[in-house]
Amino acid sequence: MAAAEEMKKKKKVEIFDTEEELAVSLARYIADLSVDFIRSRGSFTVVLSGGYLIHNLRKLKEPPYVGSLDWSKWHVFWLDERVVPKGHPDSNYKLAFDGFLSYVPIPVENVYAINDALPAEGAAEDYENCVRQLVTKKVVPLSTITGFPAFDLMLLGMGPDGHVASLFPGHPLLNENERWVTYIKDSPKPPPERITFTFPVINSSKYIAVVVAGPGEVEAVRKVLGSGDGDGHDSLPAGMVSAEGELTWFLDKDAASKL
Ligand SMILES: O=C1O[C@H](COP(=O)(O)O)[C@@H](O)[C@H](O)[C@H]1O
Repeated sequence: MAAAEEMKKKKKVEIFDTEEELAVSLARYIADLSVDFIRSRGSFTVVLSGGYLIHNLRKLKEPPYVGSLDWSKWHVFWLDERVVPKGHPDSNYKLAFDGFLSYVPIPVENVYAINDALPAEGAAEDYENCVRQLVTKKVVPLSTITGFPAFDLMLLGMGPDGHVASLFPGHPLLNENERWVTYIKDSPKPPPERITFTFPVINSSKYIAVVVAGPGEVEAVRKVLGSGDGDGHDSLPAGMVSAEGELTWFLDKDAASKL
């Protein structure tokens, strides 16, 4: 099968009438993957974004999931992080902790936050080393296709400019193809200093959910997922996302209104 067709087969777009329905379906999707991976491999590696994504995980904090998922087998990572102290309002760790992690019994030693005592370059290197150690311990497998780490599930948000993680339109970091984790000091969205997983790692994931709700990203959604007007697709970072297993876009009606 040609590469483009193979890609289409692995991409799904789900559109929900309301953001509430999106959140319900997203929780079921994550819960099903958690059960499957824990049954087959004994653990579940999940990569969180910052931003609005965390709000859309809210159903996992409620029954039936909060009491039934085997949270002890979860390993949690950050797709990108701002280089600020963990208690800072801009910290993606703080956002995830306050909005999700503090409600579910994931062992603290399975939550891999960045080292906030280091500057951007050192923090990226340190985070990459952390993932390398987990590869050695077989917590994170390597993709047999790319040789990059293959996380079970990455949960992505998307900004109005089409950025994902801390990978922004037109930035040279979009072309990084060796490092697992890199850093940026000139992020167009504040704060300027961040670390981020690179595209080879993102695209080696087994499953990716890109979650977008509300009207703010409607143009970027149209450019990445709309058909035929030739101005989008893989020119935006979100359009460069693919998964080794399956990529699913979770959209509400507002976000999908120009499709
Ligand atoms: O800066 C960031 O932005 C993106 C998108 O955020 P959203 O609030 O528009 O959903 C987020 O996914 C990323 O993790 C974050 O650092």
